Amino acid sequence: MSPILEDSSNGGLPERDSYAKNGFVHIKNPHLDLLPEDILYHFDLGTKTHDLPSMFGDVKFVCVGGSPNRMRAFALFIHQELGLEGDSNNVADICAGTDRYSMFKVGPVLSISHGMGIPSISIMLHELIKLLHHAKCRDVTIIRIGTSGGIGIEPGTVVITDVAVDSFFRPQFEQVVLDKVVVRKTELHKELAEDLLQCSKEIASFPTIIGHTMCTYDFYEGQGRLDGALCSFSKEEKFEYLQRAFSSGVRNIEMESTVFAAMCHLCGLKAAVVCVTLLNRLEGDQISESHETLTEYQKRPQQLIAEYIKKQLNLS
Ligand SMILES: O=P(O)(O)O[C@H]1O[C@H](CO)[C@@H](O)[C@H]1O
Ligand SMILES: O=c1cc[nH]c(=O)[nH]1
Repeated sequence: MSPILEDSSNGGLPERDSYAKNGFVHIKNPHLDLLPEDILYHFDLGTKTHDLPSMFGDVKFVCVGGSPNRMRAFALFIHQELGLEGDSNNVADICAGTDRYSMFKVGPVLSISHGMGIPSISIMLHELIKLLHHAKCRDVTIIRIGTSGGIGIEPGTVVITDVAVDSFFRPQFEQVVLDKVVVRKTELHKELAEDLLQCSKEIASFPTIIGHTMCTYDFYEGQGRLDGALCSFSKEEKFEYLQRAFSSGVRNIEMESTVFAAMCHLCGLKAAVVCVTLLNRLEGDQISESHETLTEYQKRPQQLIAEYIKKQLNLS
């Protein structure tokens, strides 16, 4: 059995958080100081090859989501919503030199894709947090805008996460570090969640709630689906599990929120998770709504976040 440790996040080394008190991003890795150059390999960016402070120093809002197309569409939408000058068609993928992630910058907003699942978003977040640090960004708010499966709520409902929980409904993320399991808290920013709920009331064009979000390692068996290539449980066991999730406060299921919450919390980023539900898992497993309906659903978190950003910038 591997030892399970509370997170110290510094491996016994002095914490490197000298920027922490001024709204800068905390980087908790003293080894970074020893690097002559930091190569952000999956972004195709680096501290020697790119002037990160001039490229990204004004970033105040970072929005992340699974799909490159969604994050491009979000960047174009924000360009229009903020009334920025220039042709939005010229908004280019900053990570075009690699096909791992896509990144778009429009004014103070950075929009980045993270792929599917904890390992994929975790790699992206390591490099993003270092990028924000190298660029000397201050007072950054980061929001995951995603899709999810709802439990006991109308499809199309937007869920703002108060707590991200694991498959055992625990508010924690377990990271294997060397041969140990390090347990990290999955707190999200309460005030930000409340501010987002308030924005949703002002838009009032789709249902929005605050609830727990369960994060799993798999879309099929891991989320209690009966329609994967493998299924090792009965229909009754599925419903019993989803009912228990509902009773513990879970309102939606996705695949990135625990590591997102844990890493952002440790690094001092104000973070939120806002996901639309594509179906009610108590009514089925397959995502069967039309393409048009699903496209419209995916725009809901974007509309909410655009409203929030405009409010923060005194544009609405
Ligand atoms: O809609 P996005 O942000 O990609 O996220 C959700 O969709 C994917 C599964 O279809 C998972 O990554 C889940 O978290
Ligand atoms: O059911 C769903 C829908 C979207 N994303 C998930 O992770 N699960």
